[in-house]
Amino acid sequence: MASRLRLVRPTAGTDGDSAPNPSVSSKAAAGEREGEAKRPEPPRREVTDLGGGSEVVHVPRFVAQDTAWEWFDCLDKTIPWTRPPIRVFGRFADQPRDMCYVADEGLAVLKYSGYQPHVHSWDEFPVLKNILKAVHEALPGSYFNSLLLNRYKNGSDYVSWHADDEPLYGPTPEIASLSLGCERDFLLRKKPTKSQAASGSGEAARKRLKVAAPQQKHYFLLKHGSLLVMRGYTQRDWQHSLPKRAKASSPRINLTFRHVLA
Ligand SMILES: O=C(O)CCC(=O)C(=O)O
Ligand SMILES: [Fe+2]
Repeated sequence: MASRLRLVRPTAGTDGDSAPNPSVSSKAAAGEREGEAKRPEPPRREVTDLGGGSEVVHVPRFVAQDTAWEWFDCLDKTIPWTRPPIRVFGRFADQPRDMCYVADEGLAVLKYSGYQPHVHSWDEFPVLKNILKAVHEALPGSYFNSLLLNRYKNGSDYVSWHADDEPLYGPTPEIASLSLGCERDFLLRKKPTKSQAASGSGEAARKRLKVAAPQQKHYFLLKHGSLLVMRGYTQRDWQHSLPKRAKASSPRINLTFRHVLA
């Protein structure tokens, strides 16, 4: 299905795509024309209305490339990455990516796929405080108190179809996802309705479903330094995944900022 894309450009006649977030650019645009201060332009945002109160905001150039590489190198070296065993279809197997969890003290406990990650403090990783500040500034009104970090060593690491619909995030969580390093595909698909799920899971059932209701899908290319925000009912009504990609030969680090309800 074609995405219903709305391009939001802050200023007519400018190429927002070449203007990274000035608040996080290491080379802040110094441009001043004869005493007249040049207003920094916010980076281009693509808003995709998924329908039914779900929305995705994609900021392809959220942060300047050099700053994004500094963040990547620092996180790659300093984060205590682990690859825990998780439960998939009743069996335990290593999660197909490295992870780490950082959160405010005293929040409800995160548990997924039978695994409860150790909670690290923001104070252990000063760079994360800077990144969090930049994300908060880009998304006025947002408040993130926890962060799940993922590291994909190459294209054989992945995240399978899921929704971040744990009750601790509430019914309409905002999740902001920063991508650093190797670019990867990110897919969204509509969750099957109860009647679709009840019609079976075999090949014949899949073929029947395709005829009856082609599944809505959206695709995003998550580049180095980009930010993708899922909002509204996206976790209730949609699933997302980052599939294996043979051509992805270098590592990618992903930071998903979330708000755990009190
Ligand atoms: O790596 C990504 O872009 C997505 C990660 C994700 O969906 C998650 O951590 O829940
Ligand atoms: Fe997710």
